[in-house]
Amino acid sequence: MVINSAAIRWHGDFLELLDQRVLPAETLWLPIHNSQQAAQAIRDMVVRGAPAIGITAAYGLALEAALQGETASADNLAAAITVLAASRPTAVNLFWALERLQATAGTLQGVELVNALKKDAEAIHHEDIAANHALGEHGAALLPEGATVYTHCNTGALATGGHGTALGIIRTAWAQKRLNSVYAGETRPWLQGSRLTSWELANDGIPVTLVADSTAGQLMAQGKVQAVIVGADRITANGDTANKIGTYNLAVLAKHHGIPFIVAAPVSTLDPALPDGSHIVIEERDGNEVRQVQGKVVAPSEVSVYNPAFDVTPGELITAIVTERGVIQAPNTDKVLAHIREQ
Ligand SMILES: CSC[C@@H](O)[C@@H](O)C(=O)COP(=O)(O)O
Repeated sequence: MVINSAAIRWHGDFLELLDQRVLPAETLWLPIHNSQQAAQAIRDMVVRGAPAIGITAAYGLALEAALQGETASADNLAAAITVLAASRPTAVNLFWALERLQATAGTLQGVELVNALKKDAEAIHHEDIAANHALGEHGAALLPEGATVYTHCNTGALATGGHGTALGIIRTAWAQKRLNSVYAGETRPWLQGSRLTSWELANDGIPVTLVADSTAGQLMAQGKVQAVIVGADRITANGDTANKIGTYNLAVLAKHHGIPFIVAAPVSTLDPALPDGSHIVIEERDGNEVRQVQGKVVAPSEVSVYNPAFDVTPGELITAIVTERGVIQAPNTDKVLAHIREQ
């Protein structure tokens, strides 16, 4: 089966990833033939965004099984799973996808195992697209008519199977004529907001204004934002949410200004195994991402840098978590666990 989405093209016997490091200046598709290449692409952020990372890992493992052919077995895939699991630590979708494929593999062997893993990876891809459309509907209903919203990082078709999470809500609200416009924070240091979100929204004809991250407080103080909508990399049992660095700042600002702070994510991003955000492993990335902007030096090469890729927003600052199953208002442990148990 061939599945084409904005950043992930599955051809049945190999994968192509749209290189998000060079967007929007260049459109470059990189071929992926095995789990090592998939892990490298995730680590280097050729592909990024929690759901897209999970989908890529699933295809990477299926490709590895295909290379093993007759000898494919759960045991023989263990090393590939270890390599994929070590690619990035924070987005739970990566581990969720690998565990799901491991369960699918079970005691199957050879061609039967290969076919089962390919089918499951394709199902993960399709299910993510459907989840985004469903959560888009639930989330759009939360927005006041004619709202202008603020979003952070990139949570669109590039970060998911398609449509997007926070950007999925924005797309659906725009289609329903509920949305006035979007402020996109540029999202230093990797610039997902300026390079990816403003590009996706502009391509869709959705009015977007790009701002430096430090502009958010001024916008809220001026009454120019009616909701903040962001995605998530991992949501713990009590609703604490790891997302792109700077998300926590926005939640504090939104609380101060009485603006709804909405987190959008598929159920695969919920991690009931962790009681709260203090248990989330936060990835730290190379200091040169801060010392340089797209290869241009903007700081002394020897200056010390702290570059966490994510922060944790306490659940108590979150107005609502939106998934494909509906809305968790004022999340807490009882509500999140009940939501996960719902089918
Ligand atoms: C639908 S994507 C949700 C999150 O993964 C997104 O908000 C985010 O923080 C992405 O971080 P990134 O470092 O670009 O992978």
